[in-house]
Amino acid sequence: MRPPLHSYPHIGSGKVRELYSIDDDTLLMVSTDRISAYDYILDTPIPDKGRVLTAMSFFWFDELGVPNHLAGGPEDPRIPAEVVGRAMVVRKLDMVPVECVARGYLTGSGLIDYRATGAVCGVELPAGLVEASRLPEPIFTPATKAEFGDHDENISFDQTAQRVGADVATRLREATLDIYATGAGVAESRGIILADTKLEFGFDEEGTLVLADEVLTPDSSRYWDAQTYTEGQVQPSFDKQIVRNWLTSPESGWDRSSGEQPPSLPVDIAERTRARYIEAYERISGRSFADWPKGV
Ligand SMILES: N#Cc1c(N)ncnc1-c1cnn(Cc2cccc(F)c2)c1
Repeated sequence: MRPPLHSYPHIGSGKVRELYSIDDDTLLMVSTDRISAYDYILDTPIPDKGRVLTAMSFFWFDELGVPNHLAGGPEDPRIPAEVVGRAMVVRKLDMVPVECVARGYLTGSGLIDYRATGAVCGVELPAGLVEASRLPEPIFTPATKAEFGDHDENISFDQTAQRVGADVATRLREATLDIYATGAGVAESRGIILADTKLEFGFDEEGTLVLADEVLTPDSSRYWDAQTYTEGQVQPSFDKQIVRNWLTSPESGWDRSSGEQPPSLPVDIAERTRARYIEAYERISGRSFADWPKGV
């Protein structure tokens, strides 16, 4: 008999995820079907988004083979029935207070930093790079963890070392770039570009540096379709472009500059977005989403 979700104290909320305490050593991380766009959490859920992104994290934890915080499988008996398939039982860690970002391409805040300084997080880059340029080699671009609703702030390696120590900063950079390289290589072989990703780490009770949080999901990474990749322009998001295009089309009646909450999504936009998440998972993992557990 699975415990009810309400039997676990709720201890944290992210934009699209919830965190509960199972016991002193274990947490339950639940992914919802919420989707964010243009810094808003939309009021229309994307059916199965939480399950797809949970399946992706389980795939990557398995594929990467590095120490991680998983404490159970997708159907662990501690997972309440209503969230089976979109929850992970994880070990409680002493989390490192740094967002560990790897970038293989120049976009977003990295491009803003580059245009202002010629560098990203203090990492000097060649002149002449533009939106979506592939970098000569992937770079480690850490950031501070922003409060709910704020954007993370890019910091340099030295600032990271001041926060966590030079040895840990070095280990974070190495682990982040290694994981990115593996993820980008697998994605590339499936015709998908992993432009960048954000990882989180923590220390377990033995002092081992452990990969935590979600891993290489479309919520923690930028995924682009390699077939449409074109340097010099903003790339369509593999998973969210359908939503973004509808919201910025006359059909939605929404004005992005208005500061107003976006309107509800039409059913077909939500359904097509669900299909994109499933396509990303199945292409990258080589697994069928139909085989993934589902709660009640
Ligand atoms: N992963 C992990 C983790 C761990 N293994 N041990 C201790 N703390 C965390 C932890 C703390 N905050 N978050 C982010 C977060 C916030 C809100 C909802 C979420 F699902 C996730 C993760």
